[in-house]
Amino acid sequence: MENGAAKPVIVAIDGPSGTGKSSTSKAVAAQLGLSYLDTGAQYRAITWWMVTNGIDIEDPSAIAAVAGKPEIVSGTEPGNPTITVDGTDVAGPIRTQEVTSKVSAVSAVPEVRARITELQRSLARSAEIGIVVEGRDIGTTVLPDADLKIFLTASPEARAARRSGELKGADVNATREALIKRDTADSSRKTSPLAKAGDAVEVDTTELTLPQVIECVVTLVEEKRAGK
Ligand SMILES: Nc1ncnc2c1ncn2[C@@H]1O[C@H](COP(=O)(O)OP(=O)(O)O)[C@@H](O)[C@H]1O
Ligand SMILES: Nc1ccn([C@@H]2O[C@H](COP(=O)(O)OP(=O)(O)O)[C@@H](O)[C@H]2O)c(=O)n1
Repeated sequence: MENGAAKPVIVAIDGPSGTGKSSTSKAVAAQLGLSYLDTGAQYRAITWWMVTNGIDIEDPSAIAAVAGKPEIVSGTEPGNPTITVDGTDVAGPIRTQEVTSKVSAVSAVPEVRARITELQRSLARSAEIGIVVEGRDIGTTVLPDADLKIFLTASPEARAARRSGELKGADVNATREALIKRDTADSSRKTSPLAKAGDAVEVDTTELTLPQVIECVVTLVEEKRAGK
């Protein structure tokens, strides 16, 4: 880099649902002045568009045929991450039970992944100071040259308890089953499954508080930046 400007730092955070990826990534990015990208929100947004437009979710070729149609735009400010589809704010609608139950099928379609991966790489390239990108395949496929890769894990019980707490009184057992079903689908798909990159640092968050996880990741990023 010219004029002594630091090279942008790219951080990839992957892991199953409820391990703390979004909360940790947002806080780390805010603390270090980096951009933030929630790639799950992008897959949810394209799923919302498919559902809204009556595309048969059971038919991968129908999904593939229209994968290039919706224009998905992500705002990467950690204090205010936004997501629009064809100019419509979909931050609320992408979190419904219907979208959550269909997103794994849509995101398994290679044409969908190719489209969204391209968007993700372009956003990462344009981050001036750096970016924290969270998802399932960031360290393995989207940004294999990331400066730091973290893989968050937690027991299914801890993850279900966290998620059902968010869903205001949702049954913990039903939430646990739904999480396991989605993780199994995400881990077993052919194209770019949920997986830990060989060079990722694994952090088990089961017994850690959120501030402890944030501190751990901030320290790892700072060590990387210091060239340790
Ligand atoms: N270490 C932790 N301990 C307790 N609760 C946590 C922890 N990490 C995250 N949470 C809570 O669990 C829920 C899911 O976290 P989130 O960051 O959305 O996970 P993910 O993005 O991996 O699905 C949120 O309500 C969050 O506040
Ligand atoms: N990089 C990514 C991120 C999400 N996804 C898909 O998008 C879904 C929703 O991701 P999310 O991060 O919003 O899920 P939560 O764990 O926050 O519920 C996942 O279950 C995957 O099917 C993916 O395939 N690849």
